[in-house]
Amino acid sequence: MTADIIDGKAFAATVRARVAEHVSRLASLDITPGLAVVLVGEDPASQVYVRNKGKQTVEVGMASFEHKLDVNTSEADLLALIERLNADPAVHGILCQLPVPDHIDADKVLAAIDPAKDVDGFHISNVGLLATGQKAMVPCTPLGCLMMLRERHGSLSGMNAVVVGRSNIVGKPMAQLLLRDSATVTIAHSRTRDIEALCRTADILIAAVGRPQMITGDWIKPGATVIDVGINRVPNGEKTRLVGDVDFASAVEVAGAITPVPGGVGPMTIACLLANTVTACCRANGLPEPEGLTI
Ligand SMILES: Nc1nc(=O)c2c([nH]1)NC[C@@H]1CN(c3ccc(C(=O)N[C@@H](CCC(=O)O)C(=O)O)cc3)C=[N+]21
Repeated sequence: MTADIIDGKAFAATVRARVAEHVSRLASLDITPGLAVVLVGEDPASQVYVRNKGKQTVEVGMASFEHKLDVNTSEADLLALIERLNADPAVHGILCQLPVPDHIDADKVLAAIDPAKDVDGFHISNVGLLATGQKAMVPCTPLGCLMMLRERHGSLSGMNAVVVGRSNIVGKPMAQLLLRDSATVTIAHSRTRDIEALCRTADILIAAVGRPQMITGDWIKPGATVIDVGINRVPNGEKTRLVGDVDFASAVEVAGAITPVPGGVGPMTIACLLANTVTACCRANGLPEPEGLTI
């Protein structure tokens, strides 16, 4: 039996439709949610992301402010821009694309963003709020993954979840969200012993390591739900193609459900960024939490 394919692209479209409804409701109050994206230099993954995001921000009726800075921009100039965006009442969400060039301290940049406008959920205030179960801005990729898991399973209570990858942007916040939904959570990484056997215990397997096609079908428990966060561009003849951290061809024969790459987690990440911007805008204006966009 082959796995159900979880259509992240279609799910993302329904999330964006919900976002658009909230945006038009806000318009009747003369409020337009605004998202500022800052890109320093020319990281290829970030460029893909910015291209898709800019288009979708405008499509749902929000204001998009793009700041593309030269790769040699100083840390001080970047921090000054963030201060201006923090103070700008038209900007409800601020995202600084990662990675930033080596001469800039990413932690300093993330700390400079007003936590209320931190739609990436990377500021330590939001990290701490999430970890202690309080109202936070939740990182977009884990939020999108959680939405897909809840849609498939309803409750995640008591399920074994293995998160492969311990990054601050995906692995750790993903584990927090799964724990909050009462899953039994293990974080695996490059030093984990017998990682294959551990993965085979997972009812929910999250692949977020950034290694193309590392996780093969024999790592997967039959019937498990596999969420592939990897977005890796690999050579394909003369051109390139996108592959995940999961070897899709072998995994699809074993899993119960699996997200494809492209068309899985990626589109949900962008939809959740738009959702977080509406959430930040509602909170800034003292309005109730937007239904269906927060967790
Ligand atoms: N502060 C920050 N936050 C981020 O969330 C962030 C970042 N920096 N830096 C770069 C990475 C990369 N990233 C992607 C999101 C969606 C797609 C996406 O929509 N991918 C499509 C395919 C796009 C294509 O066809 O090339 C898909 O998977 O279907 C890709 C890449 C977010 N990132």
